[in-house]
Amino acid sequence: MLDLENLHVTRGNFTLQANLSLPAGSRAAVIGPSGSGKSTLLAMIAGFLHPDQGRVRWNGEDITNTAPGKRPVSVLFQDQNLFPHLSAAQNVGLGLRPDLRLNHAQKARVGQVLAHVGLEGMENRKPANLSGGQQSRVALARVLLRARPILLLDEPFAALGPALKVEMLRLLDQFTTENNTTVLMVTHDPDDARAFTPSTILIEHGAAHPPVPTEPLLDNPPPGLRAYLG
Ligand SMILES: Nc1ncnc2c1ncn2[C@@H]1O[C@H](COP(=O)(O)OP(=O)(O)OP(=O)(O)O)[C@@H](O)[C@H]1O
Repeated sequence: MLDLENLHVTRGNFTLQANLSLPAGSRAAVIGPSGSGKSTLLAMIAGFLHPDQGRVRWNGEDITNTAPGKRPVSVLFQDQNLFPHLSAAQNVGLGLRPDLRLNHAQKARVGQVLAHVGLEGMENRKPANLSGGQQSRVALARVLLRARPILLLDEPFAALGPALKVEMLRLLDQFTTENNTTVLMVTHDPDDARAFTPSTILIEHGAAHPPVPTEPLLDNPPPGLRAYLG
């Protein structure tokens, strides 16, 4: 269980509160208007932002003061965070060891996960020599390899075409089901939420609300969400 207990954070004159729980292995969309605090919520779970008050717990353990790299969390952002001077395999290998001193078995795992996302034979290419969609696959391969219990996705596929996005979501679905990964996915696309995340955390008016079933929420959205969804 991921518990956000009475979290409160301030950024300039913006404040966000969150008091909610997400069962281990479940998935939730994070939906709300631009500037409502979606990335802020993820940053508190990932440990990039420290709350002014409240606790973050994972399976009962208090991780509020745990450094980002030591949390049971991996994050996939839209901008992919690939290092331009490193090959696809090296960018993925960073998910295992930041110093890239991989042993034979770890190198084999990198090759396997790259093949899994359809990049066999492209291991030695640098990001500049990969298409946008292939770069997304490299970034996805890196978070898959880390295989942390919590996966935070901040509009990871917003820049992809529809077919590629469907393919990425399929890979994520398969992987997170196999690994019982707990997933929070920021999305602006109601169709993604309907397809991938049975529950949704709505963020508005400075609060992240407890997850509710996605379909009824989107079928009958409250006024603020209705305006936002258009
Ligand atoms: N470093 C910062 N310093 C001050 N205010 C910030 C900072 N980062 C974000 N904010 C403010 O915090 C609020 C929430 O930002 P956040 O990025 O979490 O929103 P969001 O819902 O992810 O938005 P979007 O959908 O546009 O990406 C915004 O009002 C933003 O201006």
